[in-house]
Amino acid sequence: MACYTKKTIAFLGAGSMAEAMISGLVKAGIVPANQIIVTNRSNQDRLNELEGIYGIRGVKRDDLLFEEVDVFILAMKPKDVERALQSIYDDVKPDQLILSVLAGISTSYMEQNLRAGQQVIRVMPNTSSMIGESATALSPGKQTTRNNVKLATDILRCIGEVYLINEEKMDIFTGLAGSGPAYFYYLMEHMEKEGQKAGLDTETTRQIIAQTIVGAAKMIQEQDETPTELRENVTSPNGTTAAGLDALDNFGGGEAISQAVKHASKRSQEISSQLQKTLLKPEEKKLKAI
Ligand SMILES: NC(=O)C1=CN([C@@H]2O[C@H](COP(=O)(O)OP(=O)(O)OC[C@H]3O[C@@H](n4cnc5c(N)ncnc54)[C@H](O)[C@@H]3O)[C@@H](O)[C@H]2O)C=CC1
Ligand SMILES: O=C(O)[C@@H]1CCC=N1
Repeated sequence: MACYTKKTIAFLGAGSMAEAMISGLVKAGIVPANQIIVTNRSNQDRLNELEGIYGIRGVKRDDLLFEEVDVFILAMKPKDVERALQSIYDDVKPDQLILSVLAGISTSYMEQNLRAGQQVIRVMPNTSSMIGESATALSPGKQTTRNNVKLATDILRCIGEVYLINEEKMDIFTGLAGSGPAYFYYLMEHMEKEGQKAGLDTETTRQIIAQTIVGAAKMIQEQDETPTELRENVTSPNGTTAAGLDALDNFGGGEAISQAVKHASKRSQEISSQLQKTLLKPEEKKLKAI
């Protein structure tokens, strides 16, 4: 797929997720780099750093020209979203598309905090966006046109695979894929320690483990077998793998993995419900404004 758009994209938030997406988009050559803008609350050094690495435009919040932007990508922490939405309320037009990558922030929360008719899409990427290998979910808001869903899909395809899902599945997607890379890094940290203890040097151990994970992932993508079948193919009776898997079972490895996904997903739900509680009703908003 050709990775190209004429649109101007502005990131509000300049942290690790924004950087991962910027890196992936720039590498894919989606737009001339100067059509990617990034802004944050106040850290000019960070904007300069991103400008230096990716050739994009780091712009102070007050200097952001809203009218030149086609697609905004919200990339602040969920706790900062209310203030962020307040700060763009007057400047953003309902037909300008807003993507949010924030965990737990629903499209209805964004719609209720922005002008009537605002086009919003909730997105859950992961940090493998950095190299164009994200698994990214997308759920459009009520007012969002098909054209804008297509636009968002086209942009997000430049940083990996895209899945259009019902918003009610966003929490589990977050537990699996948004947080997922961290589980594999955690696994790698533990495997790496054992390699080192046995006398392998760190770099070699790291590459061995990475290649093992890449190979296993590609087997799933390129062969028809299920994870269970593939696992069984590795496991000789009374062999080394059986010994390893027994230890995983005895130490609660399978259950620990299930719980990690469940807890991450539950946390995404909690963030949603906590914020929904603080949402002011329209009449309360008016009173606050007076
Ligand atoms: N890090 C990850 O792997 C993933 C993160 N996300 C979501 O991405 C969001 C950002 O996460 P990180 O990049 O890890 O956080 P971070 O803490 O590294 O970056 C947050 C950025 O937002 C900026 N910011 C805060 N308030 C702002 C405002 N009102 N206007 C403009 N910028 C503002 C901060 O200055 C900072 O640059 C979170 O909501 C998270 O749920 C989603 C998927 C994966
Ligand atoms: O830890 C978090 O809350 C974010 C969302 C998904 C991955 N990182």
